[in-house]
Amino acid sequence: MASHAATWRAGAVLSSALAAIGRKQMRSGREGLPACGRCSRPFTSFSSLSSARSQPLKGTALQAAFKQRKGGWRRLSGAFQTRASVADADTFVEGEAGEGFDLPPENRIPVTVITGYLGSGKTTLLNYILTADHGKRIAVIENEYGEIDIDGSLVASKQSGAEEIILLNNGCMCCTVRSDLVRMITDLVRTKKDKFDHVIVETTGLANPAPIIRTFYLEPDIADELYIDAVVTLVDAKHAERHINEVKPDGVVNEAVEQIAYADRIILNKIDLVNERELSSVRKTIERINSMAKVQQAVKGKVDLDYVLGVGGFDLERIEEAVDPKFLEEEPKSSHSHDHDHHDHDHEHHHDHEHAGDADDCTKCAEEGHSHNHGHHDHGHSHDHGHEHHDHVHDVGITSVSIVQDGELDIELVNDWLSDVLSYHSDDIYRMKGVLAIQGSKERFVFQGVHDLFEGTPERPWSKDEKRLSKIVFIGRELNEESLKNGFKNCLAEEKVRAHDPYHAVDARP
Ligand SMILES: Nc1nc2c(ncn2[C@@H]2O[C@H](COP(=O)(O)OP(=O)(O)OP(=O)(O)O)[C@@H](O)[C@H]2O)c(=O)[nH]1
Repeated sequence: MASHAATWRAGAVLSSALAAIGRKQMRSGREGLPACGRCSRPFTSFSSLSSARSQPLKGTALQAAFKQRKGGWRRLSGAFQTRASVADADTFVEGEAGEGFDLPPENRIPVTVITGYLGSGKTTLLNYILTADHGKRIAVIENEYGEIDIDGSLVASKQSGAEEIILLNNGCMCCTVRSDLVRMITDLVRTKKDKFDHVIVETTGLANPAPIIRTFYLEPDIADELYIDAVVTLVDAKHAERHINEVKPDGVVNEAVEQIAYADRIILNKIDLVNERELSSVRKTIERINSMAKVQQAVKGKVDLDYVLGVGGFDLERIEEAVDPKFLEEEPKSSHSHDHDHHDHDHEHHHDHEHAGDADDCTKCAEEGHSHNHGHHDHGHSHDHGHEHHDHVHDVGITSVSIVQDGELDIELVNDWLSDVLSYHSDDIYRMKGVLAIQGSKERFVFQGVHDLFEGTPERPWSKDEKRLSKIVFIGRELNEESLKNGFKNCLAEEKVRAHDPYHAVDARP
């Protein structure tokens, strides 16, 4: 058995993949990119990818490899059987087909990203974690959006002995202060790495987690030192549906939906404020958006610490559950639109501390003279909302598609297919996770993707009596379930005769 980890080094292959993305970007301009709910600026741009071209790009390694159609297959074979990572030379150490590898030990520090809509209970959870008995030395990065005072819970966290608390309070982490985030994390690691063994990042309630997640994958200095252990999303059982159902202008993201879509773990919080019917409704809404994430109900964020710390990034168990055929039968996981019953309801919204939200906090918006109210609420007040009973069809947009495929897959066909899907639709595919049965491989291959970032590794050998099933889940915007299912099915090894041109056969869009 080979003991080395394969290292695939970025060269022409990577450049060509990036060039392809660049062409696509030039075609589409900046339209269609997720944008800040406040200043409407796209979060991601091709320049951020292309500027990383010469840098180690962990996530895009496999995607780039997918693009290497000529002679790339052998490399891919290696990549599929080894941990794929990219460095900055032009060599590839190929794995031996069908053999397992000792993966290098994970020396990086795990990061938990806590996200959730305004007031959903993020700080409450953070405080709960910091005061709990977990034996971890935690550094906290707290993004208070332009607030002068810090949550009372942070005072508690200081008392609890959080190793380091870094505040980013001059803008939103997902847009205006992302460079600050990078700098602060880099400094933290450089100066105090031996003082903590876990990092928790708390985002603002209006943060889109995507750019924050990308930061951990794309910034070489960070990706070498830290990895995302889990994205934990707090959902306010009482108010979440209202935010989720909010119709946004074109090109403006619905943060409440995005936060759920990116979650590995969801805490359905404040269940003390809802009845059974409301609880069941919000659970269904969550599952429609993200069928992969585990959901645990809570009051004041109190969940098992194992549920939020030490998750390990991949959550295979949940993938398996999410794509369980029986589970699939219960409820369609992909619907482009669905009916909501809105009922009369009044609610009270109480918070016990004050925030001084201000439109000027969004530096870019302020710079450009926008005047708007971006939803920062005054805590300490209560207000009632009355909603008339009405039915409407509302397109949540972000849904999940889960596919189970019996039989073994041909790696080349999978490569071609995923390459196409990601090349053309990575903006719309927020999350992708899967377990694949590859023909000729003794091991299950597991992977996950975040837009165009892709990571994969062999996991464990298939046991003798285990059925060779492949499972894949996509979460994204306007996914074409039928097309994805057909595309995946066409990757079966038995599909030896390609009755179509695989490069153009799959369209993930309607
Ligand atoms: N009733 C009830 N209140 C809760 C629960 N969890 C948190 N709260 C309260 O909800 C309010 C908001 O909680 P925070 O933890 O500040 O929420 P946050 O997500 O950090 O809020 P932002 O600062 O707006 O982003 C506080 O008053 C909490 O005490 C819960 O499970 N039930």
